[in-house]
Amino acid sequence: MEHVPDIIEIHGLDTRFGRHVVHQDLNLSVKKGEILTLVGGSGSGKTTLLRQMLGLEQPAKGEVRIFGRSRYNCNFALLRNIRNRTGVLFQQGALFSALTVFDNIALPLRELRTLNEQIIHDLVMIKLNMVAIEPEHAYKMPANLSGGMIKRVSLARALALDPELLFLDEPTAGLDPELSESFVRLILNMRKELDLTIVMVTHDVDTLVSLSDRIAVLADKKVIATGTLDQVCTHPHPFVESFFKSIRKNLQHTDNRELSWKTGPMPS
Ligand SMILES: Nc1ncnc2c1ncn2[C@@H]1O[C@H](COP(=O)(O)OP(=O)(O)OP(=O)(O)O)[C@@H](O)[C@H]1O
Repeated sequence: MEHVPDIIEIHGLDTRFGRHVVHQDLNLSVKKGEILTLVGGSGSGKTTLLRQMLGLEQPAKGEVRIFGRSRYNCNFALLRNIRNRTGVLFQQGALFSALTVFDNIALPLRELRTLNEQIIHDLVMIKLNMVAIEPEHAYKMPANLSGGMIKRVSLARALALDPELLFLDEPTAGLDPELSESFVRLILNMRKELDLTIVMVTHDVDTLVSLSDRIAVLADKKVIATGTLDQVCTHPHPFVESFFKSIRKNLQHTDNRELSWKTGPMPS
């Protein structure tokens, strides 16, 4: 079987805020090319873990490795390299309200200080096209965009540097079911086109089911289960039982139907 490398490796991670212990001896790995979804109750430390993977927060103890490099023990050039290979879609989009759509997407490109304005213009337009935003919206301010458009523009900005690794924090939060579905389709297309590895946090079961290759469940300060939806949703833990309630019910129905078919009289 082909060996798929880990893009992210987390070992023995502890996180504390004062006396409040959020993570204790947490371990997790993310494989190249997969979509891994983090789920957990409110306050279980999903966003904090995401921020630690991004290098925005440092754990009290433990190792976070990205692209084979220690996240907290590398020089400036390596940090910049990791940052340029990583994109983030924050929960509320987090566009700069004083910048146009164009300038928001151009920002990470300009920060490289290696591209001229013509190239930046072309790259921004390509990204807008990728997320199905018409060029006429490029010079609008974020305040004049709909919720669905803000998500798309934020995704375009997250993809500006053609990252290999993308973090999605509640990508479909605040979208109605139709917009949410179309945003999920867009993420799946991007993943295929750009060969992305994705780490996502979501409370939305539909988004989780549509996107996840693997799921990691955070509870009791650690990752208590990882695996495919089928493997994880039957894990015996109160959080898993309540979060995956609807899916477990459906599975039970299917099992019962299969069972009655198997044990019942054969159709003549
Ligand atoms: N900077 C901070 N200072 C103090 N406590 C913090 C800080 N950041 C997070 N916490 C605490 O750490 C815990 C985990 O927070 P985090 O936001 O990571 O949880 P979460 O699983 O993402 O929750 P939710 O699903 O509600 O967004 C919470 O109890 C939170 O109050």
